[in-house]
Amino acid sequence: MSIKSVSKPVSWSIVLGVVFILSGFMPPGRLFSDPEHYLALHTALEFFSIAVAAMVFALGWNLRHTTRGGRLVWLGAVFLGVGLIDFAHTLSYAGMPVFVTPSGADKAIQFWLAARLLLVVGLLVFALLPERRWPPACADGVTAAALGIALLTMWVVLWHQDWLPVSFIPGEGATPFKVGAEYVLAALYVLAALMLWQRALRDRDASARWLAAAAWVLALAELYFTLYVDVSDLFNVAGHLYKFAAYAMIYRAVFVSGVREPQQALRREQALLRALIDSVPDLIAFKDPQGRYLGCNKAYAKAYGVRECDLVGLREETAMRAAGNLDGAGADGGVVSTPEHHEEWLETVDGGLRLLDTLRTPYRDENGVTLGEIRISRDFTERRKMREQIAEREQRVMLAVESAGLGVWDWDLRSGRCVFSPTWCEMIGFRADELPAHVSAWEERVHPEDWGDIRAALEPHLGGATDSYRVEYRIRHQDGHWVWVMAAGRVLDRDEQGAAARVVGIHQDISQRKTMEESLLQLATSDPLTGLWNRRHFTEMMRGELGRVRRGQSQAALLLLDLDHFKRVNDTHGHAAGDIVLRHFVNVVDVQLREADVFARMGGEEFAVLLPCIDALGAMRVAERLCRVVAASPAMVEGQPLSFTVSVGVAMLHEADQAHDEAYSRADEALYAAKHGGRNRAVLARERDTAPPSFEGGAVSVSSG
Ligand SMILES: Nc1nc2c(ncn2[C@@H]2O[C@H](COP(=O)(O)OP(=O)(O)OP(=O)(O)O)[C@@H](O)[C@H]2O)c(=O)[nH]1
Repeated sequence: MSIKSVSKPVSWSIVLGVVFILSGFMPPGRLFSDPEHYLALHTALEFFSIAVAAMVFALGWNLRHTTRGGRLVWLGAVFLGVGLIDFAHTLSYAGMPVFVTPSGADKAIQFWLAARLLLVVGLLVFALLPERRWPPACADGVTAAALGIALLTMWVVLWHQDWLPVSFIPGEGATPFKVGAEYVLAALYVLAALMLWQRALRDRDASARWLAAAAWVLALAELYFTLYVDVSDLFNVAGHLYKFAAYAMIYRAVFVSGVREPQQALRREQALLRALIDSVPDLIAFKDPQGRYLGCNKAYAKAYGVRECDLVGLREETAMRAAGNLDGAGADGGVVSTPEHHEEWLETVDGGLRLLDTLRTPYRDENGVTLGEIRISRDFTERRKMREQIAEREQRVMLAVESAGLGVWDWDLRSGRCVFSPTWCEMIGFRADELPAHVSAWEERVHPEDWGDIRAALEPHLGGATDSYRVEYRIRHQDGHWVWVMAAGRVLDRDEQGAAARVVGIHQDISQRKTMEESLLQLATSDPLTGLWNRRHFTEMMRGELGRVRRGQSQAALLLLDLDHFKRVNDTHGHAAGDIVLRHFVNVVDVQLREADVFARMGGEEFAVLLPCIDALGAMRVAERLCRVVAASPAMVEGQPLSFTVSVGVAMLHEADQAHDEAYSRADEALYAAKHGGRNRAVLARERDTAPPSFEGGAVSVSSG
């Protein structure tokens, strides 16, 4: 609402108020020598208000179906009644011909007061009415009531004037009843003006401001009518002129603010809409319910090589035929009842072929009546081309991946759907159609021990902490064996919250590599002759055990075993026999050890055993038992039993040991003592400043070292 529209009704109200005050100082002189000379002006002024009243009624009646209709119907009905009574007032004015009964001031005043009362009550109610549409019966009822009031007023004034108090006595002027009534009316108009003004402020409604100003001016008019002595004197004329001014304001309120301004707003909106649809690259056309063009945008006209004005009013086929564009012509049907989508080819005027994605959708009024159809076509030729190129590229990549022996998986995390490529399925012994396209097909085949590794790689990646996912694990083949695979993948889509929605990756069978790695590990950690752990691996195990001992978590012992006079075996029976004895020795000792014990060949005929969770006494018992069992278990060489013995050096791992070789040295010393003590015995390494006890044939002996 502009300042201008706010200030105009206010300015006019002030100007007319000031003029009213100033005119109060003027004597009530006569303007016309003969009252009949005033008739023409009076009739003209009254006819103006009657014409305005008729227009307000016509407007309200025609807009009764709109959302603002209720209030407008009310205003129209009120003005219908007021206009009819004012018409009777005009015909009854002093000097007018007989209108049923002779005309005269009293009769005219009765009509006047009735019309003014009806109008002010109508404006007061109008200021309070909510803005909503009325049911048709309500609109009809209010209009009929207003008509009834007007006719009733005429009936009373024309046929029963004697029922009414006298309002004017010629020569004396207005009666106290008339003056009092005018004061009451003036007060009511002031109240109406205030209420309308308040409503105008609340609704930011320019037309209500003009109505408020009109009510104010009508109040002033009523005050003029308290002052006149003669029906054609200055105050009477001024009162009528003020009424004229008030009706001009009503005209302004209802027609200029209520009709012209909304129309201007509508035109602005239309222009905006037009600019909008012309600026979009989509092809837009709209049709009436019979399928005839109502218009189209520039893109549509350009694509079909037509002008919008040539299309309007024509059906599609007729319009395109007329424009010589037969290819663009669709079937001449009506409009669609529900939105429809389809793809269509369009041969453009420059001979190019475009692929259109067309949406036809009906548009309806607020009552759901179809007003026509909007047709929006989007050119997606480029997008389709790009999609095809991407699909082709994807196919090529897939081919390359598959021919490299890599399986592909594509997992939708929201639905659990997981598509496995044929190679993926073949890797675990299935045909592509034998596995369900669901992630459970993968989950239920994963080795239970490998879930930890999979989660450790997958979860950070799904959470966005890593760029990709890569893990090696075992998966069960259809025939039951485990296949080692390397899986690598990456999140392709995330949802609005950033949660992974789709992950795609490859699967590679790495069983061969794993087997090779295992055998390499075997080679690196074991002794080829006996299959025992070798020195390097044993040293690693020693280090680990020493760590536990130093942390006070366990006690452990180291046994160093050396076959006695083994050189003689070799020299007497040959190297191969020596090997047989060595392997036999390993078998004999191995069965005597616990699963947690680590048995290794340190080189030549020297072996070592690491005994975790054991004290010195326990370790000596084991060592002594080994001596006894070995001595009692001859090897079979060339069909002959060959007895041999072993000497054992025993050392405990100490918390104070800085390195594993400290225990090793102590055990070696004890072994040396066992050899020097006569062999086939176990000797416990001497603790600091303590002579080590020695066992022989189950008896403890003291080593010489
Ligand atoms: N057959 C065979 N002999 C081996 C192997 N490794 C070492 N030897 C032999 O083991 C013998 C070790 O001899 P020595 O170190 O003199 O000790 P010993 O004869 O056992 O005497 P004591 O240890 O003092 O009881 C040597 O003859 C080595 O050749 C092997 O892998 N196979």
